[in-house]
Amino acid sequence: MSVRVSPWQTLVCLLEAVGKVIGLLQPLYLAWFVDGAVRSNTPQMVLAVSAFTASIGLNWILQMAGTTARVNQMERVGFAFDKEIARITASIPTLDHLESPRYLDRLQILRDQQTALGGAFNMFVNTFNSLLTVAGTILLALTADARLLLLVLAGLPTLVVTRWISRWQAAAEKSSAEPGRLASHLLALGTSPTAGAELRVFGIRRTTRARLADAVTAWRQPAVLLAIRTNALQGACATFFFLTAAAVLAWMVSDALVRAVPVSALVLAVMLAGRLQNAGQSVQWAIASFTRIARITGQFLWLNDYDQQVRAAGSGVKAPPARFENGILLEHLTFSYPDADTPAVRDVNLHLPAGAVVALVGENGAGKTTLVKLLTGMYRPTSGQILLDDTDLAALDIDAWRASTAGAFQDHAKLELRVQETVGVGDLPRVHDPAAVHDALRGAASEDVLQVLPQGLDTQLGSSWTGGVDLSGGQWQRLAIARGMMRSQPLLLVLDEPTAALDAITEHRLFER
Ligand SMILES: Nc1ncnc2c1ncn2[C@@H]1O[C@H](COP(=O)(O)OP(=O)(O)OP(=O)(O)O)[C@@H](O)[C@H]1O
Repeated sequence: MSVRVSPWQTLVCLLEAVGKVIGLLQPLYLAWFVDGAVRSNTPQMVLAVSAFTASIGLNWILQMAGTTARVNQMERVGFAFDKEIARITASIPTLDHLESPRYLDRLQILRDQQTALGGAFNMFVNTFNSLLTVAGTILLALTADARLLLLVLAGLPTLVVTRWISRWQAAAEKSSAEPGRLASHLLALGTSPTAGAELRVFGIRRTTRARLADAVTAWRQPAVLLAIRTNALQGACATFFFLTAAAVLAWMVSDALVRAVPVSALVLAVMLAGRLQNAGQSVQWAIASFTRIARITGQFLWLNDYDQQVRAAGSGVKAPPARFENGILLEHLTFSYPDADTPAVRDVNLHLPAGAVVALVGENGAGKTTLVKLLTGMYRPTSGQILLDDTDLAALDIDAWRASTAGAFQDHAKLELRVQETVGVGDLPRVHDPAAVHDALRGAASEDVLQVLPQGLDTQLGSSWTGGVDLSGGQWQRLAIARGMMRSQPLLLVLDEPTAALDAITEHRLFER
């Protein structure tokens, strides 16, 4: 993704690694300097100081260029991933995934970690730099004094615990997902004016607040516990390393006192001991980063795969008929919601004749809305089929089929736009055509809604916007019905409880039309 976003910037990021390699040699220059001082070799001292100073300068320039490019790249890559996730989530052609807790939990994890995807390239460059530094430091240490190998070994427990920490991290992300969603839901509930009335009338504000607090605690607690356990373990590893380093250096100092080890080697060893500790932390950090990147990238790829699977499952390419000859036939149609024990629609056989108006009557929960969603391709049948004339709905290009349908839905959207657009989006090519919107309002027996709107079709809807007005539940529903009337000749027009919020006179007028 980084290369796709900006190949040049990606290349500049790698300059930092070159700077790291140059910086690696600094302890060596210092040891040369000390060696020159001990042997009163002025040219060697001057050369060592010059090399040291040049390496600091070069290292600084390369690191500055690399870091600046990396920070820019992090934002751009993060933004590219955000866009991609939004595109995939919004373009999955069916709706059933939005009702599956498993899907929603995974999406929550992805959202919680979304910024890390942008940082993935940053982590990758850091990891590369760290590993380079570690390899160089170990090489230098081994050539300086074999006893420094003990310090390398003392860093190994740090690597072992990193695997445990990564496993705990994955578990923490998983257990935070559902409480995280609950916290978002309760927060939205507590801050929406619609729910606000009920919270106040029923006196459940305090209870809701307490539940929100509980949900936030359950959401954040795994991360806090993880931080405590991680810090404790890392602290223990750092202490072990420190004690080993102290013992090795004491051993070398005692050798230096009897001149068994040159002072320059001791200086080099002291510097490398510090660097080895950083190296241990860097490797730990690199492993943790890689595991995290792999986990988050796995979630992203899962979302991508999910989208592909849904598309492949209903990847019909046929165009819908220009007009129906026979109509729509439901054959042994059964549908179960994700994770539901019993089907919402079971073995339905029904003929909807071409040109007919069919009213479906049934008690609450009978499956009417589910049937509407199946007919518009929002869900795919669990078994059975929907035949449009003789063509299975699954074989049709779903977008083309939806473009041939129209409807007003029971849970209609309150689109807070200008009235022209709120209704006009029912037929996108004519969204800015006032005559088409007036026709649709007439078809829905809803022209009189305009009379209460100060700027007619130009009125902004939604009281939370400057100059916006709010509507009654019935008025919102009438605009939703008008939206459903925008397409002049749909193959299928579904009206799901279109008059639920309408007064008796308006309901009568609508059915008359
Ligand atoms: N998202 C969902 N997840 C699981 N079950 C659902 C979901 N939506 C509806 N159901 C169940 O499916 C069944 C049919 O619901 P549906 O909304 O289709 O009924 P309906 O006939 O439209 O009811 P109503 O007249 O009350 O609007 C009900 O038992 C309901 O509990």
